[in-house]
This record gives sequence, structure tokens and C-alpha cells, in this order.
Amino acid sequence: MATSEFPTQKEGSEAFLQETTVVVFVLGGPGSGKGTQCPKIVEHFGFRHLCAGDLLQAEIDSGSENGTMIQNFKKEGKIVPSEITVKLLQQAMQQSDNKRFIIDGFPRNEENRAAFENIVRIKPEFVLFFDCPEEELTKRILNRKQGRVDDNIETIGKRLKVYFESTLPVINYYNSKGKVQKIDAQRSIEEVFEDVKSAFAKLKPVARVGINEIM
Ligand SMILES: Nc1ncnc2c1ncn2[C@@H]1O[C@H](COP(=O)(O)OP(=O)(O)OP(=O)(O)O)[C@@H](O)[C@H]1O
Ligand SMILES: Nc1ccn([C@H]2C[C@H](O)[C@@H](COP(=O)(O)O)O2)c(=O)n1
Ligand SMILES: [Mg+2]
Repeated sequence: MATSEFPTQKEGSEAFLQETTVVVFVLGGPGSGKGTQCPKIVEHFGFRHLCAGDLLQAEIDSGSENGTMIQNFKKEGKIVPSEITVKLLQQAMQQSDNKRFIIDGFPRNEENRAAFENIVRIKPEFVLFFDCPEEELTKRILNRKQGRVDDNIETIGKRLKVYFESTLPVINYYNSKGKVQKIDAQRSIEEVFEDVKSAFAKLKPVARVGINEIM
């Protein structure tokens, strides 16, 4: 970024930020291991982890005017309107010194995808897709025990329906563009991360530069 304390006009411009920002979307069914693998990516590759679900939860916790609405969407396993989620992601990206992001749990539907492309105007370098069978997803969520309002059998059914009907088409869209790195997520956390590392090793060098880039 800037060599001096203040960015030059060029460095502060939207076009410069769009050219220099690296985005990787992390998708997969509920419980597929996105939130487990992302901190490992941060540690090894120096990316900033933005979890859409966590940003929305922070809105609920802060008592914001949208909090109750977001909480109801979450309980019902529904996707929150994109303008809210994209605004939260955009703010977090703008406030970050690190311009290389893994965005976890986004885009969850076609509306999310289009809103990000239209508002943030950055295309992902690639999409990491944790592929995991439905029975394993359900088992993992029921064992998670983190007190989430949506980790119960009724909401899990709704979340899986939304995943198959709305998120898989987004993954298929990116697959048709040759951007999906599919990972078999029904293995140990360590085995899954070996494949994650291979996916990131394919990034072009400028996007890969990280403080802890040790393979
Ligand atoms: N490879 C794995 N093998 C077994 N259990 C796993 C594996 N990866 C994650 N888990 C466990 O499964 C549960 C769900 O994982 P995690 O929270 O990372 O999923 P997620 O994709 O972020 O889900 P969500 O979309 O609901 O946020 C956690 O309890 C986690 O410890
Ligand atoms: N793009 C997104 C991401 C998340 N949400 C809401 C709905 C989810 O059930 C909840 C939790 O997300 P998770 O932690 O499971 O990734 O947050 C959304 O509406 N839109
Ligand atoms: Mg998660």
C-alpha cells in the first residue's frame, strides 16, 4: 500500500483497491468445516478471515436496528437480504489493512453474488468448496454445541434446503467459470487442510504473499 503515512490519490482510488484486493470465497454446506479451516488459512497464508454469519451475529449482539430481523432470519435458516450483508462485508474490507480476504459463508445465493459484484466490484480469485454429504453435515452440527440458535434439527433441515436450492447454484455458476476448487470435506481436519494448502498454492504469487507462507 502507501509508502508514506497517507495513500496517494492513485492508491486510495476505488480502481486501485479493486486491482490490489484479493478475495477467495469459502463455501460448503452448514457444518462442512468452513469456520474450522479458515483460521488455518489465516495462520498459513496471512489472509484476513471475514465470516458473513459472524458479521451478522455482531449486528444482532450490538442491538442494531436490523438485529431482530437478522435474528429471525437466522432462526428460520433463511438468507438475510444482500444489501445488509454486502454492506457489512464492504465496511470490514475497507477498514482492514490487509487486502487479502477469505470470505466465509458468502455468497449464499444468486442475490448475494450479484450484489457483491455490483457494489464491491471485485471478482473472487477462486472459490473454495467444501463438499460434504448431508448426513455428515447434520451429525457435525448436532455435535457442535456452541449454543447457536440455528443448530437444532428443525432449523438444520431448513438450512440444508436453502443450501441445496440457493447456494449450490452459485457454486455451479463459479464452476462454469473454472473458479471452483472442490475439496472432499468428509475427512479429518488435517487431511482437508492438506488440500486447502494445495488450492492456495495455485494462487498467482502476488496473491499468495503472506507472512507465514510455509507449506
Ligand atoms: N473435518 C472434520 N471432521 C470432523 N468434524 C469436523 C471437521 N471439520 C469441522 N468439524 C466440526 O464440525 C462442526 C462444524 O464445523 P464448522 O463450524 O467449521 O462448520 P461451518 O462450515 O463453519 O458451518 P456453518 O455454515 O454452520 O457455520 C464443528 O463442531 C467442527 O469442530
Ligand atoms: N451470506 C450469508 C451468510 C450467513 N447468513 C445468515 C444465515 C445463516 O444461517 C447465519 C449463520 O451463517 P453461518 O455461520 O452458518 O455461515 O447467518 C446470511 O443470511 N447470509
Ligand atoms: Mg461457520
